[in-house]
Amino acid sequence: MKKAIVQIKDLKKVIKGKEIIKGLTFDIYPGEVFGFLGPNGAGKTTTIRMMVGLTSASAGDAIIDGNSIQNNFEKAVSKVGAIVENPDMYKFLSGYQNLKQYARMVSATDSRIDEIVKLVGLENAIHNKVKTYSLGMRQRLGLAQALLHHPSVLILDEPTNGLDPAGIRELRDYLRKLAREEDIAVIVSSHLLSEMELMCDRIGIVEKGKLVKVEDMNEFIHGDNQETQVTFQVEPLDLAERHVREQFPNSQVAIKDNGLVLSINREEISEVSSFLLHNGVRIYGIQSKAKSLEDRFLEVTSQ
Ligand SMILES: Nc1ncnc2c1ncn2[C@@H]1O[C@H](COP(=O)(O)OP(=O)(O)OP(=O)(O)O)[C@@H](O)[C@H]1O
Repeated sequence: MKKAIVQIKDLKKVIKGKEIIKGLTFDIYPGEVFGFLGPNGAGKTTTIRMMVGLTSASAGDAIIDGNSIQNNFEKAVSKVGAIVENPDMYKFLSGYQNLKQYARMVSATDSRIDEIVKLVGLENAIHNKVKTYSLGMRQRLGLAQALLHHPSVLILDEPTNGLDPAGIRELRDYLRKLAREEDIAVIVSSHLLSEMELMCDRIGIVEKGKLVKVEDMNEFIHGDNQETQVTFQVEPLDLAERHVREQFPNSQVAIKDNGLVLSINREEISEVSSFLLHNGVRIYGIQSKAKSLEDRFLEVTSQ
């Protein structure tokens, strides 16, 4: 196992006497895309703002590449590249001129600019004015800016906001490539769970300032529990529902789009079917659907 590049240790934030972040502890590793999820108001933005130095931590610590944000703040934050609020760009300058300005502040060389421009795929447009860029291209220019100083950790708050499906897909591919090729830890927070499912290797779920889960994405969604959602198209529906609730009191049962929906194991599909047939219910169709990140997210948070 690689050594953690970010160690969050019992991190807390109190705002106006109220504890907003109630002691988070988790690690993030180089080369992974880590999704930070949670319902509205859970504390994602506040946690990210502490990690990038936009607000101070009330207690606990975040160790970034060996440096504590409490004791060695400047050094810790110098290892972070972030797009938290919309990055400011000069629209009447070219993408290259914008990067050049920023490179001066972080002492990045021209060859680093060229390297990053290539990495984010802006070679053909880099000398055009930013005002001619699409939102997706601006997002990539923001990424390039955040990467100029060789950060070990890249943090993006809601990076897919405002992008169309093609733009979202493109960004997803770049972030995965970055994690893989530059061995950067990429931390993203987003409300779009279907996107996060495709983008992230691991996730941390926060709710009311506390950590609910930190887990490998696949394990979180599929885990040991191989239950799937199975929809039975049956008649009569009310009779089927009554029988199933009595016979399988521990299973989740719902009626959706005129079908009987059960959360059961693969093996139980034939058991339920034969039970229904023996109780005078006719079956017209059976569909099973693997759980999604959204299904699991709603199960573990109290939404
Ligand atoms: N400056 C502040 N003063 C008072 N309360 C604040 C302040 N900043 C954040 N909060 C509160 O802290 C909680 C967490 O907010 P935060 O923005 O971190 O949540 P979030 O998970 O990012 O939510 P969202 O998904 O809606 O962006 C919320 O209840 C919010 O009202």
